[in-house]
Amino acid sequence: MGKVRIHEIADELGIKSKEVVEKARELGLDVKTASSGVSPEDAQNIVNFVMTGELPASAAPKKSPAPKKEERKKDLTDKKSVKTENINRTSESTSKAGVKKDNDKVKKSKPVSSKFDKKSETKSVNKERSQDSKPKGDKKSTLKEKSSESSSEKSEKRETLGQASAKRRRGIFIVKKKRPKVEPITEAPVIKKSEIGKENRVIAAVDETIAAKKAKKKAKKATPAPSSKETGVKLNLLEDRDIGGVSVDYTTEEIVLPDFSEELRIMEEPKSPSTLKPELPKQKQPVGRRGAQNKGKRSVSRTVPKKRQKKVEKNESAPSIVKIPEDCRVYEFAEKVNRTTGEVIKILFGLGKMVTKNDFLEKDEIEILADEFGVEVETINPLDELDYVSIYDAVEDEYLEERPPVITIMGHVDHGKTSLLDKIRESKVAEREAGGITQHVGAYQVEKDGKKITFIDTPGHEAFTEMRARGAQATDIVIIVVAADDGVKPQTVEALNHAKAADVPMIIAINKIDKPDANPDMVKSQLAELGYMPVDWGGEYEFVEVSAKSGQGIDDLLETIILQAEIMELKANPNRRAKAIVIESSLEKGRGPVATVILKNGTLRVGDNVICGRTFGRVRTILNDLGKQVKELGPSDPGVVVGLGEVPDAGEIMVAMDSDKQVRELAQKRAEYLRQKELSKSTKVTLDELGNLIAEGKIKSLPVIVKADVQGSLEAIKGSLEKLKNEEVKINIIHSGVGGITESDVSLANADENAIILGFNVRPTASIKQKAKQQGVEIKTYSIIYDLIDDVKALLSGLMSPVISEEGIGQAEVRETFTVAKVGTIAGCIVTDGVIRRNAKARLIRDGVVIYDTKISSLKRFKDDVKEVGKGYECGMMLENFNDIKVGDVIEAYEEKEEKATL
Ligand SMILES: Nc1nc2c(ncn2[C@@H]2O[C@H](COP(=O)(O)OP(=O)(O)OP(=O)(O)O)[C@@H](O)[C@H]2O)c(=O)[nH]1
Repeated sequence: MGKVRIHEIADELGIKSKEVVEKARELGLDVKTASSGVSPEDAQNIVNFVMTGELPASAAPKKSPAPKKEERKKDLTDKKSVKTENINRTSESTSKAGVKKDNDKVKKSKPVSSKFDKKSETKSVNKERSQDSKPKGDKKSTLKEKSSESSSEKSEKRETLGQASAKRRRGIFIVKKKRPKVEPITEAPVIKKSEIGKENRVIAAVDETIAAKKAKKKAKKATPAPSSKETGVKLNLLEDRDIGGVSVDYTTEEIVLPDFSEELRIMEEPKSPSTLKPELPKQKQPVGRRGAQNKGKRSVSRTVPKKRQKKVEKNESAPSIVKIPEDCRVYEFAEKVNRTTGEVIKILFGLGKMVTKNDFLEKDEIEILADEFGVEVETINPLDELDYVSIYDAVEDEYLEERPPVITIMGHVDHGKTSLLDKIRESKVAEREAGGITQHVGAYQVEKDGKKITFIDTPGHEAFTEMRARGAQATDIVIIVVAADDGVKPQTVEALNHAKAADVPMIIAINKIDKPDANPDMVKSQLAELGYMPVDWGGEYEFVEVSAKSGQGIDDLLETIILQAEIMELKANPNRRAKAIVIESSLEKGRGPVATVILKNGTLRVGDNVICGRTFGRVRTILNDLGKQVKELGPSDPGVVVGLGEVPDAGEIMVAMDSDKQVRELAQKRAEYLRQKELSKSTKVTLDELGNLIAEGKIKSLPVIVKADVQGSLEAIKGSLEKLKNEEVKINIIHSGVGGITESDVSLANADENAIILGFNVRPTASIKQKAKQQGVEIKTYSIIYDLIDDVKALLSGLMSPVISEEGIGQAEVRETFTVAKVGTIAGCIVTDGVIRRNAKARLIRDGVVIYDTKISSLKRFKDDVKEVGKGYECGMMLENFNDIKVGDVIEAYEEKEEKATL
């Protein structure tokens, strides 16, 4: 029996391949991508699982029995309500969009994946260990209980997903488009990770792919014979299953909506699956792979409109299964499916996507297009082939040794993070900081009882949220610092949330206990209220009382860290090439790009060839945390690496490889790929967005260029700026980078009207200042993040539409009315308050209710036209387009004022 591919199952189920991959993994199947194959039995199990949420082991029969008649009826009655809603949808694109939206909804409501569950289970083991480090006997049973609990939770979640999936499939009768009969073409060989195994094969893989691409281009016109493997088995996984009225007909162009009354009749006279199945008229062929099995009988339907027939003929040579990179460009897609770029763009336009031929397509778009063109598409991630981290991770470590824990200190501003770390390593970092705030992530190592501990000092200001999140990622244990005299603050909660989200064990350090007003119990109770119960109160969190000033409790804290680390059994293999995480990077005078890293595995040596994201280099110098040159770094060691070609992004993984050629080629390919992708994204505008812009009259955004001294600050500023927006105005970061303000930055700003340059801890040189002045480009520099953000806020406020406020200027009471033929009603009034002005806006109020909103068209004193009449005077008034004025009405005059809006 042949294998069934994941994307084929996804196709049958009408969900995304990714979801099927997830489900398959939950079932314990070894599938990696949409192209992975499973046995037909497993395929059936996956379908059952997705549809019903039932695990195959318990649901031993391979085909789940059809639901009982009554159940079906009930289902259908429920569905009827959905029908009314759906019935209005007539256009194909609308229906598609609808289906897509539904997909999104299901995606959103999807329960946490089992992978995550597993992760949290394992982590909970660690936590569990840390909590009751005393009664070890109970641990196992508690864990068992926990895992059984979570597995029952999981099955509940699965059910929900199953139901959701089933629901989504119900209620819509889809009649897909007629597909042209198409021939498959030779596929580009895909490099499987398992085949590669070692990092030194990466380049080979990349080269092969490129060679294959070229070969494919050549082969394209030749249209080679179809491969029997691909045209093989048709999936009939759903043929005997009630999917609530979803029936697929590939022969016509319409989308028909559900007719449940018809369905009910069918239910009353149950048919065997085989009699239900031939809803596809015999003469009409399903397309692509579906059609391939009935190749001999192929014919074009006569009912297909003429225009369509032409299209079918035209696409005789279209491939049936096309392997397409996840981020394929419009023209590349068109080439691959033998269409013109115009056709592709037209379809996307119809879906509300404005793209150019060079734009990359999203995975969803590829799926929709494939559907439209009647081709089976398998998306592959080109970065998989360039993913040096996965290739590194694929090699199993055999000789693992204990490694030091990596600790991140988090907490509210001024609660003493830097002082604490300082005390621990007996240096004075805090004194060197601008504005008293820690702005860079540093990493240091200390030794306690012969055991090393690595610390990452993550700053506490709100603007560093991103950096902190990253810190947590590189971290084994988080220390949350809370000042005993200040208690829990917003950033304490944020820090707790970050640590929790990263599933990292936490230790709470109650700092400043030397202070007279220190109240550790207050901190404990505040945290207990938030769900972080101290161990000595019967909870699971270690609280240690410390003073960064006197040093009290520091030993306790270090011991607690070491204990926690021991429980976690942190291990690494020092006998292989290095893998490290970049926690900070910058451009230094005389040194070039430098990266502060923490080794995750292996040993990094001077002379190693390393790749790091899109940059690479040969390690020229390694400095340890004390700034001393060292020859190598081992697992969990922090250090500064000099020798990279460019400043890497913080959070990027650095991996050492065998040769300079390897890292160079790989990095260049990655850089080119990512650059193209970025370029493409910046040009993408959806029709919706365009509509909004048109409605507003003009595009309102503040273009900025951000330059900062280090990557961490840059990320923090970018993060904060992106948050500064409302419906009207937004920040458009047209360029950002680490390093000084350059001439090209000024030119770039000059090219864009209103663009400004924001510099953080960087200053322009005199010549650049002059150039900026000549071109009218504003450069603003800062050394405190708050100031930068505040200034930008003010700028944005100036750009926003003014707020229109109303100000009443006067009121008059109607005492008499005169109706003049061909003129209208004149109101004889007395001004009771303020003034009444001619042409002022006015509303007529009767019994306290606004009857009409208009303006004063005529204002007279006796027979003369006047501009305004003051309080206590009589006047004659006419209202524009309103004559139904009655004695006793009140006319209120007002003015509208424009005010600058603020964020
Ligand atoms: N009395 C007393 N003062 C402390 C203690 N720890 C820190 N401080 C003081 O609290 C202030 C803030 O300390 P920092 O270490 O800069 O705090 P931080 O949390 O690193 O602050 P940011 O870097 O701004 O986020 C400094 O004036 C310290 O001297 C302590 O244990 N006792």
